Amino acid sequence: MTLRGLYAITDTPLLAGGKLLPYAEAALRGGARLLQYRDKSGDDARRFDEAQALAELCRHQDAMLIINDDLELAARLGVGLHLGQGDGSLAAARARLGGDCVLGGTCHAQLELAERAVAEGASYIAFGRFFNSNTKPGAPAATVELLDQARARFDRPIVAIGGVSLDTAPGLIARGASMVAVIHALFAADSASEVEDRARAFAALFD
Ligand SMILES: Cc1ncc(COP(=O)(O)OP(=O)(O)O)c(N)n1
Ligand SMILES: Cc1ncsc1CCOP(=O)(O)O
Ligand SMILES: [Mg+2]
Repeated sequence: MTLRGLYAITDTPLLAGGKLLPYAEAALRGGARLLQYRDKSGDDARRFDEAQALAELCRHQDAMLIINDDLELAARLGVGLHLGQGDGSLAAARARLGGDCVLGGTCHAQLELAERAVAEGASYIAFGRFFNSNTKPGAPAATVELLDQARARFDRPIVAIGGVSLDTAPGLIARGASMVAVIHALFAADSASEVEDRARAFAALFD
């Protein structure tokens, strides 16, 4: 699968009250290519059920589900995985999940972290936050100049995350982001149809 386009990331508090599946489905209908299940609760049974339902949605829309933080859950479902610094070894995850699965790594604003992620088998490298983030305001800040450097140095797809909106995404794409990862500007919406419209607008930025 080509790793380019909108990368939608779920947020459990934001999608509480029965919004997770309809809003995720709307994002996929609008054109999200990757969908990350990001749930920080320790409720393993609910997490499995929700991730399984999201995997099914992704299959129908020819998109890819990525699990955040949790190698075991990704392995159980046979889907992709995103790991941050402190979430475990990318090399171990690659060995466990096999060569075909999509594996992503957080590199904050450091090319050295990307160097290591690539060496350990990451399918994509993620930088950010690039702008003020509603979801993770304390994440380390990155500058757009970093994208120029990353693009020159790595042949892996680059994900830009953090405060990405329809206003800020074009600049990131112009500087070399292959994907934009979005939570708030996609899912903080009043209806599923609004999410679909926003996803379609993000996806169109890659045409
Ligand atoms: C695509 C993508 N990029 C970065 C992150 C952040 O991962 P991490 O630093 O581990 O922080 P949490 O998301 O786990 O809070 C991500 N999830 N996805
Ligand atoms: C998980 C994460 N890592 C860096 S910023 C961020 C949150 C992105 O969410 P938003 O799109 O709402 O800024
Ligand atoms: Mg993490």
